[in-house]
Amino acid sequence: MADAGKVAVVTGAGTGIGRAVALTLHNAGYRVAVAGRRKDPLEETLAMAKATEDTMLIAPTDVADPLDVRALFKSVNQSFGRLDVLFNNAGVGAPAVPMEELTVEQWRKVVDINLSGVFYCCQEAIQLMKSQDPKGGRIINNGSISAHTPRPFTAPYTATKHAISGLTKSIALDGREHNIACSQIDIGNAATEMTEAFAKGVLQADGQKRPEARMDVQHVADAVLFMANLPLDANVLSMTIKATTMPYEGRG
Ligand SMILES: NC(=O)c1ccc[n+]([C@@H]2O[C@H](COP(=O)([O-])OP(=O)(O)OC[C@H]3O[C@@H](n4cnc5c(N)ncnc54)[C@H](O)[C@@H]3O)[C@@H](O)[C@H]2O)c1
Repeated sequence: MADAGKVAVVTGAGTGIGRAVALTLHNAGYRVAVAGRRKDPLEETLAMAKATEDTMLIAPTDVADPLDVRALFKSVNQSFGRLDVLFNNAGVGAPAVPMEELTVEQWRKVVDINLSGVFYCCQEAIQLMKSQDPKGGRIINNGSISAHTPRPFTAPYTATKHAISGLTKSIALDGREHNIACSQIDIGNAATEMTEAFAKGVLQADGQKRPEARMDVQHVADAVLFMANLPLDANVLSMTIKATTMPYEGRG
């Protein structure tokens, strides 16, 4: 087992922002557990990082399953012996349909992954951070610009991202006495599979093509690294990073 380097868990680390953050943290010297539903993309992340099992742990995990999440943090503790940073990133977009047409299953899927999944990961991380020596750590939740400006056809997505703001504030408050910091990053339009699928869905739903301004995921990853490296007593609750022109500003 490697002895050096802070330890981070990144969920949804097989694609998009999660992968970029996992690679960036690893490159900065973190030992990183990459969690996500599918093993193959996680193995690709490990290969891209040129990591070994001493510095990167592949952890297939469904964040919507509390038992899976418990197993994830147990194996992080077994492999790396502590946890310094949790980046709660795994998430899904909403189906691009008017909310009155959403099925209960569609609603529940978004809530189970985007909100309950974050809750399960935070619970396990907090227990580990409270019990380790030295105690404490930082949780960074991936919110969204949707928590500030709603998008068309995103009711469940926007609802979960708003809820994450409340969860973040509660953990930040309750965590203080345990040296646990919690903050949120709200991202607007980075180029990933999720935004491609969303743009296609909205186009199909209302026929309107909107101008898109996209950020490189690396800029998001650099912002997350900055937050991860903040001292635990830094009183930073949230950061917003978005492209210079957002397609939906002024609509909501
Ligand atoms: N791309 C953007 O512009 C943007 C903007 C705001 C917020 N976000 C947030 O960033 C996060 C990452 O999204 P992305 O844009 O990189 O898209 P993405 O689709 O590439 O990444 C989402 C990842 O989460 C994983 N995932 C989904 N369900 C899961 C589950 N049940 N358990 C474990 N992993 C699961 C997926 O496999 C995927 O790897 C999401 O939370 C999203 O809401 C993205």
